[in-house]
Amino acid sequence: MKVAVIGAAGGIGQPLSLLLKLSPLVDELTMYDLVNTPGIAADLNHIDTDAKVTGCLADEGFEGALQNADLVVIPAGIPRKPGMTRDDLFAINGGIISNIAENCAKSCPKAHILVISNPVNSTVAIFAEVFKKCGVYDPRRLYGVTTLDLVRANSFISELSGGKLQSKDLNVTVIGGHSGETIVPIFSHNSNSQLVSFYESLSMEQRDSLIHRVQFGGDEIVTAKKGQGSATLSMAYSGFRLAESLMKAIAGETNIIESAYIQLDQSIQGSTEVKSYIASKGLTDVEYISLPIKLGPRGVESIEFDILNHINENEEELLSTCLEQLKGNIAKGVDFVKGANATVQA
Ligand SMILES: NC(=O)C1=CN([C@@H]2O[C@H](COP(=O)(O)OP(=O)(O)OC[C@H]3O[C@@H](n4cnc5c(N)ncnc54)[C@H](O)[C@@H]3O)[C@@H](O)[C@H]2O)C=CC1
Ligand SMILES: O=C([O-])CC(=O)C(=O)O
Repeated sequence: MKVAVIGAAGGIGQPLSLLLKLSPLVDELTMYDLVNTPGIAADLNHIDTDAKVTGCLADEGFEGALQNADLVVIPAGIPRKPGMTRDDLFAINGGIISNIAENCAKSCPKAHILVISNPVNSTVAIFAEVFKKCGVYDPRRLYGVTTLDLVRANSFISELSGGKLQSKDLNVTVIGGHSGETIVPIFSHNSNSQLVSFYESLSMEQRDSLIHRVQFGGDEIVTAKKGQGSATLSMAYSGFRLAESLMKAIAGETNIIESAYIQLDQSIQGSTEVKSYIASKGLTDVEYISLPIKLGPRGVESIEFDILNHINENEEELLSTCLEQLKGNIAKGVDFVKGANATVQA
């Protein structure tokens, strides 16, 4: 298994690369960035695990980093500062993602691509559009990483319960997108009945504040870091969680369910049902959404959409707001590439 991390010298890239170096599932790890990767790779290679780490710099080109990669994880780009929204990162990170996508299309068109760079609601659409132009797009292998939202939901409800609910027993479903009101945690339905009873025991104010904390958890970190970036360690943990599950699925392990922001393409089982649900809310053109997905050797096998049949009235309202916003975020990503025909070589 060869994994390439693009943006590997950054706040997320370094701890994510450390976790990948520790994984017995990884044979080869390439770290690509504009700066510093040879030194960081040399450092990681002193760890006595078998993955071989290589550091690549931008002036050498992408080819060595990307060729034969099975997985490409992308935390390249700028993070937020206090007062910024994720969408404020669009112009800079959109260009970075589009360039990385062009290079992936040339060097590793069959790799599974995990996009971390914000705004995820739009950068995934940008990546997909570039791949479509290059004629190499397979929606089953493109994932926007939204795992941090459910990791936060688990942590925050555990904290609120005073430890009565232990994080290790929790797997809250979070659907929608990855910014503010597009993040929709579903606490009212879960296989863990203790979690649901605890949630039901909360007052309306407590429920609203818990949901708000999950939706705006990223801001907590941006504020706490006082201009020095956004979540990095919790993100590296979350990105590794999705990457590890995917590597297990590629290796043939079955029944692996994670959540990710994916395209509702007909090649993915369950897409039609989700589209019908969205249409029933009077919306069209919401082509991407984060939902629980079943992973297999070829990537996304099916969408576990049953959760949509169990959400309560309040969650339905939150989801309607989310879908309205997602529609705009997606269109912005698609337009970014469609308006830049000349720069993308098929
Ligand atoms: N999906 C999610 O849940 C989350 C996403 N993020 C996003 O991840 C991104 C990275 O965040 P951090 O690691 O904290 O930022 P950072 O600034 O610490 O690291 C970014 C790295 O990307 C590199 N880079 C910039 N342009 C590049 C290019 N064209 N090719 C290769 N590398 C390039 C930089 O040199 C830097 O090392 C941000 O956009 C941030 O908003 C952050 C947290 C959670
Ligand atoms: O808030 C940010 O900008 C980084 C991020 O996506 C998160 O922490 O969820």
